Amino acid sequence: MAERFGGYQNEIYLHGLGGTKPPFTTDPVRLAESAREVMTPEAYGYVAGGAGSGATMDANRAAFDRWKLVPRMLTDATARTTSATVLGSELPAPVLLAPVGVQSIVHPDAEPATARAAAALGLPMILSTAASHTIEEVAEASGDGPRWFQLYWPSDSDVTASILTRAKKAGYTTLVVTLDTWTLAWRPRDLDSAYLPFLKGEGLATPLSDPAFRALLEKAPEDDMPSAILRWVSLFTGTDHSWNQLPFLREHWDGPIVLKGIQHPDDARRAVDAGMDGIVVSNHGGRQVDGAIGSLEALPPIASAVGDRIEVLFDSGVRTGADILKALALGAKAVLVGRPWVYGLGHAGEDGVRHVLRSLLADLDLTLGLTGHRSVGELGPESLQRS
Ligand SMILES: Cc1cc2nc3c(=O)[nH]c(=O)nc-3n(C[C@H](O)[C@H](O)[C@H](O)COP(=O)(O)O)c2cc1C
Ligand SMILES: O=C(O)C(=O)c1ccccc1
Repeated sequence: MAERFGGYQNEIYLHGLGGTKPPFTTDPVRLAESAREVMTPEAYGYVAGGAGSGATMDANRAAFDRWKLVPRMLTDATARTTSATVLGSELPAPVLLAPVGVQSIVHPDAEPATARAAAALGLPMILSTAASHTIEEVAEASGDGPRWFQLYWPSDSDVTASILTRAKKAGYTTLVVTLDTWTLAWRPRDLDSAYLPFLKGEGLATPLSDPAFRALLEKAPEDDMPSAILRWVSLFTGTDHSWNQLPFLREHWDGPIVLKGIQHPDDARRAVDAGMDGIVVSNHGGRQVDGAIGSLEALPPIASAVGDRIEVLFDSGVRTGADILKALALGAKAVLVGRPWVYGLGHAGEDGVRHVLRSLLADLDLTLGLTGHRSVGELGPESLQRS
């Protein structure tokens, strides 16, 4: 690991001695508040909002609050490491950047900036199908950083195969297939501001540059953008797939395949039976089903249902180092983080993403050590108490 993450705290303190503050807050709650001031109201509403009443977003945080860490002493935790092996890749920490589409609504530098920040820390950025830059552009920005691709599974198989071929060719190794967003949920904030990024022409770089998609259009997108947008929306939304279609993805992808959006142990078992390599226990950050369980509540029963047959990743509501420890202790191999670094992108582009991630990793490293653990592999149910 090029960088000792806990050292980021010292770096900030030492700068503080000279009177220099960090570029913006290191506190996740204040980060969400301050992002409101640097983003347009529509973009902030889109990123920060959730489905319906927002109850699932609240449940995500409440689920973390119900578990507490139990620190252990005199464990010689000075020499410790946050490193982890996730689906065959050795990572400096069990943290990935969740797939987040349409980053151009947050900052003009968008996905390439995020890709550079992630690569500098050695963390995988999971590139969204709904990105504002093409697969090839973001791949180039990733340099030698790990490359994972997220698929929104279109209803047309030629388009799906073409996108997967492009992602493979661009060096993406791991495929994350999002299952919970086959249509967008009831999102009152966006409805009230008549804001859907796709309909504004955002997040279409991959389909608009895709030969199989272009072949479906009567006129080139350059000549009739509204029809191209509607055609993509009709391929992308409103079509749920079924378990028996998963072999199609296996035929078109060589590396590990991970299903994102699993909340029920029976679905986790089906993913194992279907020969998948991993799942992400996720409720999409509370953006899809209102009134759902907190995602962390879903983790223990799923972890015991699948055992070590496939890798279990987790997201929705992860904000602090302690949250990461809790998810790992309850059976996750790694976590995905969404909104926090998106707010960092809004604040300061690439530097902002890096500041948020370094803060989170420093917090993780320090909390790991202060609870008496020398590596993330030592975390288990005995590290926690439910209250
Ligand atoms: C603005 C925004 C856009 C998102 N876009 C995608 C996407 O394109 N694909 C996807 O699988 N998930 C998408 N997600 C969901 C995230 O991958 C992730 O599941 C969620 O943000 C995790 O919750 P958190 O924000 O509480 O960390 C998006 C989330 C946000 C906030
Ligand atoms: O908003 C989302 O949660 C999301 O997943 C998405 C869907 C389409 C385009 C951009 C983001």
